[in-house]
Amino acid sequence: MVAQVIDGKAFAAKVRAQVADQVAKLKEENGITPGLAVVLVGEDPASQVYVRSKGKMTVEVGMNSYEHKLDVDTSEADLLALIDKLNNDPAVHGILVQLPLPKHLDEDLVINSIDPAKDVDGFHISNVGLLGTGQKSMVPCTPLGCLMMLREHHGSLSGMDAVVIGRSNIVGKPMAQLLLGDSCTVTIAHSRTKDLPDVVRRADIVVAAVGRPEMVPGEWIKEGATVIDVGINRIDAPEKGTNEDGSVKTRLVGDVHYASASTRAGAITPVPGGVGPMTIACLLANTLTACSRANDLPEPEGLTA
Ligand SMILES: Nc1nc(=O)c2c([nH]1)NC[C@@H]1CN(c3ccc(C(=O)N[C@@H](CCC(=O)O)C(=O)O)cc3)C=[N+]21
Repeated sequence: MVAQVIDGKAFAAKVRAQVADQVAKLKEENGITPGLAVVLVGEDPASQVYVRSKGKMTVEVGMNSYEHKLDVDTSEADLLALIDKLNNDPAVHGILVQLPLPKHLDEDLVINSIDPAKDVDGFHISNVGLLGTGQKSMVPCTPLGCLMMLREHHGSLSGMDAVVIGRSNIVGKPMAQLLLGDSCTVTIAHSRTKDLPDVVRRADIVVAAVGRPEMVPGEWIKEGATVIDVGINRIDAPEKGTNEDGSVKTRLVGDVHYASASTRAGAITPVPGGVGPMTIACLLANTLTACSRANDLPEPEGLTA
C-alpha cells in the first residue's frame, strides 16, 4: 500500500482562509479586530524564525500582531508585569509566550499568570482542566491541528484504536484527551513503555510526538493506519554537501521514518508540510475564538474542537 499524503500545508492555508473570512466579518459587522501578542524572551534563532512567520500570518488574516522581544536575562518580575499589562489590554485577545523560556524563569508560573481566556496555547492549568473534563476551553494548537486533519480524513474517529507516542503537556497529553473526546480507545506510550512496537502495531491512528528523529520505523505501522508525525527534527544531511562555512548541510525529518512508513500506512503527514503549518493556523483560529468569546459572539464555525 502506498499512503495518501495528508497535505498539512494546503489544509493550513484553507484554515487560515476561513479565519480571514471570519475576521473580515468581525471587523465589518462589529468593528472588532482580533489581536495576538507574542512574547519572545532571548534570541534563539529557531524561535526567532518561528515568531516572525507567526507575525506575518497573523497580519495576513487581518489581525493585529503585537511582538514583544525581551532580553535573555529579563527578570521574572518584568515578564510577569508585561503579561499583566497584556491581560488587561482590551486590544489583545490572545497571548503566546514562546517556549522554552530561559532557565531562570519558572515556566509554569509564567504560563499560569496568563488570563486563561487569552491563553491561545491552551497551556494554563485552567484550560488543561477544562479540556480534561470536556468543558469549553482553549485547546493547544498542535493537537488541535492534528485532530482537524484526522477528522477531515476519517469523518468519525469513533471506536478507533489510537496510540500517542509521547506524554508532553504540550502535545501528548492534550492529544490523548482530544482523541478520547472523539471516542477513540487511547493509549499513551512513552520511553518506558514495554514493547512499543507491539503497541504501535495495534493502532489505527499513530500520533508520534517524542522529538527523536525517525524513531518509528515503517515495520511497526499496521497496514492502512493513519500516521500523524508531530516531530520536527533537524539532522545532518551530508548527501546534500556542505555550506559555505564548511559545516554540513541539514534537513528536517519527523519522528517517523517516512519512506518505510509510507509503504504501509493508509495516510501519513509529511515533515515539513504536515503538522507544523497546522499549528500556526490553529493559533490564529484560537485567537479568533478568544476574540469571539471576549465579545459574547458565537464561536467561529469549524475552527474549535
Ligand atoms: N508557546 C509556544 N507555542 C508553540 O506553539 C511553540 C512554542 N511555544 N515554541 C516553539 C514551538 C515550535 N512550533 C512550530 C510551529 C510550526 C512549525 C512549522 O510550521 N514548521 C514547518 C517547517 C519550518 C522549517 O522549514 O523550518 C513545517 O513543519 O512544515 C514549526 C514549529 C511551535 N511552537
